[in-house]
Amino acid sequence: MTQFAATCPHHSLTHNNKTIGSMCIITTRSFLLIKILQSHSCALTCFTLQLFELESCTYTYLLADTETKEAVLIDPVLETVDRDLKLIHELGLNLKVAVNTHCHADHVTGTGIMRKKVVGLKSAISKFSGASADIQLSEGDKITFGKQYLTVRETPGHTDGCVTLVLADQSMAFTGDALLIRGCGRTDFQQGCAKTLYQSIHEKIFTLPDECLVYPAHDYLGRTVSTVGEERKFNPRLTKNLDEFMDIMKNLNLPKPKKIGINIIDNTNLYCASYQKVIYCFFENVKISIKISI
Ligand SMILES: N[C@@H](CCC(=O)N[C@@H](CSS)C(=O)NCC(=O)O)C(=O)O
Repeated sequence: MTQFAATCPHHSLTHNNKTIGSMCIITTRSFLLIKILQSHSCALTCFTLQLFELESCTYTYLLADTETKEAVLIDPVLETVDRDLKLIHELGLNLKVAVNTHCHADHVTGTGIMRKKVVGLKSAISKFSGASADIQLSEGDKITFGKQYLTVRETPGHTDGCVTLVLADQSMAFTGDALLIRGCGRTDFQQGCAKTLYQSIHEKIFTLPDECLVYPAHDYLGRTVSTVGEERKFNPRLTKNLDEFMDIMKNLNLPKPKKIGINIIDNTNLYCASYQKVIYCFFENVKISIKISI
């Protein structure tokens, strides 16, 4: 356990000098996770794993209650369903809910196929998404796994059905495509509305504690996590007033979301995605960036 605690950067989350959670992101090997789950001396009540999908640069999050082993998966992607289910099996978890923060063009959700493969698994999405699921989510709903839960905050603007999922103790927020690290979801197609997005982020995300960790659905530059405080201070779009924000969003001129050109997967367990001239590698969940010429 000492070894684990030493590798866990968010083990003691405090807010106003009070410990606000025993959650942490584990950036270590899964055999260690299995050991943790099997250990009764483990002080953690819950853990979160951040998983990456190469082509669409999508993050999937696995959250589990260490005591009951009930788990929730956020934003599973079609291409990585088998990877995710294998991990869940290895960790001995009981996957209760697969939840989508939104439904959009860039990646295909894996929840439909997962429901067919996992007995009792329920899919969930906002009732404003236009998509069907076992659970239609609205503001304030709770997604429970063991003794833990996520609360739904509706954060439309990128799409009508975008939600942010906030852990019970407000130590983590899974912001989907509403708030990205130093950015935000584009608003130029599929129900996008810059004004709505601006209000959503300011009213529903920036009102969380500064220390609250921000975990987005995508990142294209290898960044993995931010905080509400950081984004409030440094987000180049959201620190502007509404008019300036709307102007920025109108002039983003982003290319259509594209799949990444080169994927490298070799037999040393390197999971790599290339973007422009930098390759971001995840070796057993440790992120490495390598500059390349292509
Ligand atoms: N820079 C990316 C752009 C991909 C993209 O459009 N991503 C979406 C989320 S998936 S629809 C988005 O909202 N991006 C906002 C942004 O500021 O990037 C690429 O070229 O692949």
